[in-house]
Amino acid sequence: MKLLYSSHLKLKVCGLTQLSQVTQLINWEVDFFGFIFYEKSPRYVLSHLSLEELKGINHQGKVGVFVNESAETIAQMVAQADLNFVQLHGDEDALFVQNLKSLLPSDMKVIKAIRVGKDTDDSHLQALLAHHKTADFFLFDTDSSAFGGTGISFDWALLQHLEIHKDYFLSGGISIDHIGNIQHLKQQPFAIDINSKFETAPGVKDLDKIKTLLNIQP
Ligand SMILES: O=C(O)c1ccccc1N[C@@H]1O[C@H](COP(=O)(O)O)[C@@H](O)[C@H]1O
Repeated sequence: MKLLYSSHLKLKVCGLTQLSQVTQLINWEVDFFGFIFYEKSPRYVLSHLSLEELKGINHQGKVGVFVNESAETIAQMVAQADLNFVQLHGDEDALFVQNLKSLLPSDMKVIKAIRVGKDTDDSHLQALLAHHKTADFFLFDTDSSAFGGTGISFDWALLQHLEIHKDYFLSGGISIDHIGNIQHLKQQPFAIDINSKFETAPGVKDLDKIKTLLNIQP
C-alpha cells in the first residue's frame, strides 16, 4: 500500500467492529487491523463480532488490543480469534510481557503502547523504552484515563530526542490535518495507527476519509 510520501510507511486501522469494513480495507491493502478487546471501550469488538467471525478474517495483520487483561485471557483470545499481534495498551510491565510470550505461539508479536502524558519528559520515556526492550514493537499514544481512543495527539517533538531502537507505530488522534508532519520526525514510524479521527461513530470507520488518506500524495 502506498501512503503519503513513503511507500514503506504502513497503515493500521484500529477499533474495527464491522466485517464489511474489514473486507473493504483488506481490498485496499491496509496492513494492520486493530480489534479492541477492552470491555470499557465504545469499540469493544466482542459486542459486535464473535471470535469465530474474527477467526474467519483471512489476513496476517490482525491485532488484538488489550488493557490490563490477564495473560491467560489474552492467550485464549489469540487462539480463538487467530490473532497475529497483541497490542498491550495498559500498564503491563516487562515481566508481564515475558510471561505472556511464554503462553503465545513463538511467531506472535507484541506491540507495547507507550502512553505519553502532558508531563512525560525525555528521560522518563527513555527509561520506559529500556524497560520494555523485549516487546517487538512500540506504539506511542496519548495518555488518558480511557487508555486510548481519545482522538487527542501528544507532542511529537518528544520523539525527536529519543533513541527508539525499534520499529514503532505512531498513534493518538492522527488525522489528515497533521499527518504531513510525520516527515519531520527523525526516526520515521514503521506504521501509523488511525482510529477515532476516521470514524462516523465509535467503531464505524469513515471509509471515504480513509480512502482520501490512502490517496494522499507527497
Ligand atoms: O479505541 C479505543 O477505544 C481504545 C480503548 C482503549 C485502549 C486503546 C484504544 N484504542 C487505541 O488508541 C489509539 C489512539 O486512538 P485515537 O486515534 O486517539 O482515537 C489507537 O492506537 C488505538 O489502538
